[in-house]
Amino acid sequence: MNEKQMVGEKAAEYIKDGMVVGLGTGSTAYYTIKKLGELVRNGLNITGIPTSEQTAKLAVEQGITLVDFKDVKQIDVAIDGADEFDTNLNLIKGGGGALLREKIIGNAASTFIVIADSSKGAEKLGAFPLPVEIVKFGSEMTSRKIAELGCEPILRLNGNRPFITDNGNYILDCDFKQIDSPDELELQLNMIPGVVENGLFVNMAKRLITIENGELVEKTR
Ligand SMILES: O=C(CO)[C@H](O)[C@H](O)COP(=O)(O)O
Repeated sequence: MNEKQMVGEKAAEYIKDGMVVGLGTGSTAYYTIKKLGELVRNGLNITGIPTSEQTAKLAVEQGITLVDFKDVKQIDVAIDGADEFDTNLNLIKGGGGALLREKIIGNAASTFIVIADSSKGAEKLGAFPLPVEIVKFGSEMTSRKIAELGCEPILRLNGNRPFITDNGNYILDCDFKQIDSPDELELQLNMIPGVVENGLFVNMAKRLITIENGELVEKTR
């Protein structure tokens, strides 16, 4: 079993009957959703809220009932992957372009569980270029304003066209090299008009499931 499968399936153990579950996006969350599908087919009763169109499709294929977000008052647990995590369980997310919905759902959940293979750990965040979702209007100006914070934003492409998020926006990948104050940078970025959201998830993860020396490890905050 590969590391993504190990952590993804482990997270499914936290899901109990009757829960409303935030379903993450990416190749690690894939294994959680597959496992939850198996459990649902064996009688587990849950409803899911997907963080992307891609996840919605996978969840439906797996037989997981989805609920309309507008009808939801409480998300019990959200489970999602990460592109990087630090020792305080702060994250960089958005490698798959789903960061806005992931942040809304992760933030709304009573418990946000992060699942990440051993390659994702870092002393300080920043080796992974930070995804920032911006509106199309004025995108060049928004990009210049972001650059003033200390990076060279690169417009994410899908082939030779801009990548478009599920929300109809662009993504700028911003290589800050090393992020000393993720909480400050998160706020500074979101203060720039045109920025919709950025991929810094600060103080959100309650539990991390990862791998150390080939073994499952869990850390809580
Ligand atoms: O933030 C994400 C998508 O927007 C993913 O959780 C992140 O990119 C990790 O993906 P993977 O599990 O495929 O490594």
